[in-house]
Amino acid sequence: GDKWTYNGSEGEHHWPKHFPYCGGTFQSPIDISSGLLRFDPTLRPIEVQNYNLSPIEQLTLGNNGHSMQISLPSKMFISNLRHRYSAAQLHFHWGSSGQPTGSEHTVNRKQYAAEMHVVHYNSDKYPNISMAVDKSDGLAVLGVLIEVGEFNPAFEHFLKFISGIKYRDQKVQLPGFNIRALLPTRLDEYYRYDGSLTTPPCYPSVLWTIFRDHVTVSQKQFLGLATALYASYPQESAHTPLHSNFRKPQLVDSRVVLVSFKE
Ligand SMILES: NS(=O)(=O)c1c(F)c(F)c(S(=O)(=O)CCO)c(N[C@H]2CCc3ccccc32)c1F
Ligand SMILES: [Zn+2]
Repeated sequence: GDKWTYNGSEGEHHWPKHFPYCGGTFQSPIDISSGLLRFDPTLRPIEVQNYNLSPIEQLTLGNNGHSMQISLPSKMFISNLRHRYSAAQLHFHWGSSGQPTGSEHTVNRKQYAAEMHVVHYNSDKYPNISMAVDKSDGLAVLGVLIEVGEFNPAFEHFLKFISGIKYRDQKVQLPGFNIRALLPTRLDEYYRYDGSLTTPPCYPSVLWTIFRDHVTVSQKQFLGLATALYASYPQESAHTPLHSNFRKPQLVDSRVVLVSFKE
């Protein structure tokens, strides 16, 4: 079932009871610490294709009770990994109005205000993400760290619709826009490791790419993200605010974190 939360009696320490992989190995997120990093000269700049969507294209912005997500057309893909990874959706993890610390991955223990994940599946081998999600070579997720700072015009393409998805399972349509504009300028500098979904069922099926450069949103934009949504259904009397939807860093064990840059 979908009965899991980020705190309380169904919080992350309880996930393994219903979702055994959550208590397993190769879990995400992790703290990306300098001591673990190994430069890998074979790591090429990430190449994304068809990310510049026309406004005629309609996307679905939704509140699934755990995050805010945007559905993405499978014509968008990453072209220079071992297999073609086609886009499925993007979503966010964030802190709360008083706490601009809601990223899942941390860098030398620094937690950023929020984090965006662009989820892709191996479309060479699997027909859709549901068939790929539990396979070891199934998913590739691009992670973007988000700090509070300069206003980010690209985020307005969906933040201006956020009032339409206040409650769980609400969805609105939004015009396509250039998803590339949500990524940092440099796609050649990133961290790379093998990990998992950061939510139940926590399948160890994700090739993680976390860009070194962060993007910024304004304080007002961050508050919009952190305060607009509820995890509860509209008819429920107890309105449960949706915030601080991040899993804590997991054990790295014997994993190596590769980096595409030297210093
Ligand atoms: N941080 S993360 O990238 O590991 C990650 C999430 F954090 C997250 F919340 C979701 S979800 O679908 O919004 C809700 C729970 O699956 C997904 N959804 C993925 C995983 C399963 C699935 C199936 C169909 C479409 C999207 C997804 C996810 F991959
Ligand atoms: Zn995520």
